[in-house]
Amino acid sequence: MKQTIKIGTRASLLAVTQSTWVKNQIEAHHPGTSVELVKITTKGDKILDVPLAKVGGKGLFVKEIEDALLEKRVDLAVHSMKDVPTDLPDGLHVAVVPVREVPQDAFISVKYATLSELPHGATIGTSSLRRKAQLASLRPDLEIKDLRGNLDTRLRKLDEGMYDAIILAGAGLNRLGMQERITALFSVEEMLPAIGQGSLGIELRESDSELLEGLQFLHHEETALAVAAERAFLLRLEGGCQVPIGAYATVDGDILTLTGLIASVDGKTVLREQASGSVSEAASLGRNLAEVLLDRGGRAILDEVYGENNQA
Ligand SMILES: NCc1[nH]cc(CCC(=O)O)c1CC(=O)O
Repeated sequence: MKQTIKIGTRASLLAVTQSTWVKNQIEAHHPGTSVELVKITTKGDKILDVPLAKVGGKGLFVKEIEDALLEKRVDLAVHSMKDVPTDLPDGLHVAVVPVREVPQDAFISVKYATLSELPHGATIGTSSLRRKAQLASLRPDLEIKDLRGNLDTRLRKLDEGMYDAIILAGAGLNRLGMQERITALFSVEEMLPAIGQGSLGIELRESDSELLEGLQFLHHEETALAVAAERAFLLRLEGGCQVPIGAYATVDGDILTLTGLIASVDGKTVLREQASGSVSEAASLGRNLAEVLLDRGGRAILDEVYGENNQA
């Protein structure tokens, strides 16, 4: 293992916390190696007040970091898998996937214990089309209001009373040590998570086999297989994270079970399918499940969503 390793990271609290966790893991496992964080500002960080669905473009949070990797200014990058596009640049791979945090979305409120306790017409904050669609389906009476910004900004907006409740990924709050802010976790039946939610991915140069070897202790194969199936589903749908789609896979022994969802933004149509198969077929399970949902009406839904984004 090299004596010094540089991790390229976004400057957000969550990104720095995740990268610091990886730094501490590496330094504990490889005495004699020291790890340095290099903060990099991404396009996504500069346009935090614009709904991402309107900005379009995939990988808003990773492009500048990948450039730094390719130019050898940094050696690895720690991403939330959810933010990593399916098409990586030549020469890089996400080859180390640590064990998954909770995949579910969290309901966060100061006054109400669960979604069903929210009074008629209450306001709930999220900018994710996936969350909006599933919320509208569960509670058509609620007023869903956009909510952008880093995690700390979103929590502050809730505390200031701009919303009766907000939705955030449980994993992010847990990683920040803010688990007490989670009022309730949704079940995956109520709210199917985003592709890769709760999972980290470590990206590095394909040529850096020594580093890959040195990071193997962080790899969790079951998480990697589950996320591979979810990402194959995403790839077939050519979706960024700004479309009302979700997927979640679990691995039990040699069997992988994948649930996928495509919904209309208004929540009036929610298409959901599940498939199981051998872990060795993770990618084809994902692709096939996407095909099934496209044929069941998903294609028409996605054509409409992509059409709207292109005009914006
Ligand atoms: N969309 C941004 C994002 N990307 C990763 C996380 C944290 C959770 C995770 O690692 O999946 C979040 C915040 C959120 O969705 O609430």
